[in-house]
Amino acid sequence: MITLKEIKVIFGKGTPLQKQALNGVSLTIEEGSFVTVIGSNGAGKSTLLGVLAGDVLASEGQVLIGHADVTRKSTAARAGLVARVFQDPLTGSYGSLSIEENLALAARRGERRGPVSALGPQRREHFRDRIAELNLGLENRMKDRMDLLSGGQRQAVSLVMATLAGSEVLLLDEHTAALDPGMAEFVMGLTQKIVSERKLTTLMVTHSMRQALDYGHRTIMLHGGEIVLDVSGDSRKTLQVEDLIAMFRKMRGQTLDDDALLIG
Ligand SMILES: Nc1ncnc2c1ncn2[C@@H]1O[C@H](COP(=O)(O)OP(=O)(O)OP(=O)(O)O)[C@@H](O)[C@H]1O
Repeated sequence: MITLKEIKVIFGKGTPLQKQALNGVSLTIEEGSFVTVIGSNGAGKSTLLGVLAGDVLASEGQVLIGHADVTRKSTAARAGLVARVFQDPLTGSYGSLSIEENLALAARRGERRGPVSALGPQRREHFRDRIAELNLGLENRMKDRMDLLSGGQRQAVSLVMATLAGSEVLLLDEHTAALDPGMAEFVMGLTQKIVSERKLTTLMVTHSMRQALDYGHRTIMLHGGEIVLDVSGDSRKTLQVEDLIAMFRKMRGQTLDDDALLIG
């Protein structure tokens, strides 16, 4: 379970560039729940994920993961609890290392750094089996460098990497935005499978209203650093993409010129 209590984040405090990115966000997310997060540019979505991952420390408020108060804990100290997949397929894995080496590093997330144990046949086979489940044929390319993979293949491997250390929380930061529609759909299907099989508590930021409604159990909309919509259950089932777009319009007080992007 994730609990955010009255989270405020102020960047550049006391400077002319001071910006309040989150303005008293309170949120409880049940264990195993999959929440989609939408909001216009600058609404605070990435900051919210940052507060959970630890790369943004809250100026005020409290962050709990399970029963652990992680409010002041660094990203490294939370690494065993929280896994993250980024929009850019090049972020989050090492291009110059092989698929296998990347998986070995991901499996050690959250452990105290010590001597790296050799990749024995058993671990190799375990990693190979996990990659074979993707059905992309990558199990025959375990020694290929990550930077030889396509963006979609790399995001698929990143999702497997995110599950190897047994983290309870998965943060997806527009992880399909840079992919072509076919690959985006594939990666979303994979996301759904991994999240439900492993019962991960998941937050997915997306600019696609379609994705926001089609996946997960609950949708929240941020605007100006505040939660302005929080829907789940039957009221979410009846919600249409057009309804969300109308809410965006209302929030922004202007006509959207990128409806196609939002619907996609
Ligand atoms: N490190 C930072 N220093 C200063 N201001 C920041 C920093 N990070 C974010 N901001 C500001 O905080 C606000 C919220 O940013 P955030 O990246 O969380 O928005 P977002 O909803 O993820 O937007 P987008 O959809 O454009 O990615 C924005 O005004 C942004 O410019």
